Amino acid sequence: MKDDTPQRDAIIKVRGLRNQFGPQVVHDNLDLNVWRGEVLGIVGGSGTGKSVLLRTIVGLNKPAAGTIEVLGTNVLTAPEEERRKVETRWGVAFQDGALFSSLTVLQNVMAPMREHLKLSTNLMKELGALKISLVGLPQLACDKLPSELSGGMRKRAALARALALDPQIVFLDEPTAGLDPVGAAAYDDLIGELQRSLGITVFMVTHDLDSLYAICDRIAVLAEKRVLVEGPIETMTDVDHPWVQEYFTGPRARAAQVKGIGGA
Ligand SMILES: Nc1ncnc2c1ncn2[C@@H]1O[C@H](COP(=O)(O)OP(=O)(O)OP(=O)(O)O)[C@@H](O)[C@H]1O
Repeated sequence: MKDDTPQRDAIIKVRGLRNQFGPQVVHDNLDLNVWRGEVLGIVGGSGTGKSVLLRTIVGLNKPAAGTIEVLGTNVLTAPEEERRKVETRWGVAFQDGALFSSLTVLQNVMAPMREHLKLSTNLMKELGALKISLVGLPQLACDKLPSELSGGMRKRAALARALALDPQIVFLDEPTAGLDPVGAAAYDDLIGELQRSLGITVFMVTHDLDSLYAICDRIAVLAEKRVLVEGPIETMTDVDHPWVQEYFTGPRARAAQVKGIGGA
């Protein structure tokens, strides 16, 4: 892929990525740029490898080929210490929250701090409580176990944990899946607000057209084992590809567009 906007700072650069599980090739020669400070929405049909892409960038899946640079570090070849350092500069919130079930919300948020920072427990508690209020959870949520929270609260708790180390990049896998429309819109507002106030870059896998219209600066479409196209959402209707056409010009897209314009 040609970088047609070289003046922008790519906080994540993926080149020639190949992911394969046995005979199944999921990604082949996939390229992607994520610009610093943007909210990038990753979309594509079911099974096109959106989650695998996220998992590969954060090191949970080892690709068959390719390079991945995050904040200037080649995360696939960097020495352990350098890799760990760059890992502290991103946070991940998985679809189901993936919180430690036997730890309270506050303990969950403190877990990355315990692993990477040398701070007193009291300070970590204070910082943890701050992150918990930052994502709009009440302080009484601090002492609850994940099983004692609603689905929407669990997603916010997972986001608080993702923000634990003041990351520059947040990866979100299907953040609004399973939320009712009001909860999903509130979550979108929160992400937009955090992105604006903290200047973080957001890499978001989603099926949620409302989220795409409400908060994404750009969209990357996965199809045919690669990033078929990337660009602002308004440009998607011009893409001559059956899935992209159906997705971005269907009735749900039209409804989401109207809402997005109304909410902007
Ligand atoms: N660890 C694994 N072992 C084998 N196959 C895998 C593994 N992880 C993912 N796959 C396969 O890779 C393909 C892409 O999976 P992925 O979860 O990334 O899709 P997706 O685009 O996120 O789909 P959806 O929108 O349905 O969540 C699927 O066919 C899946 O079965």
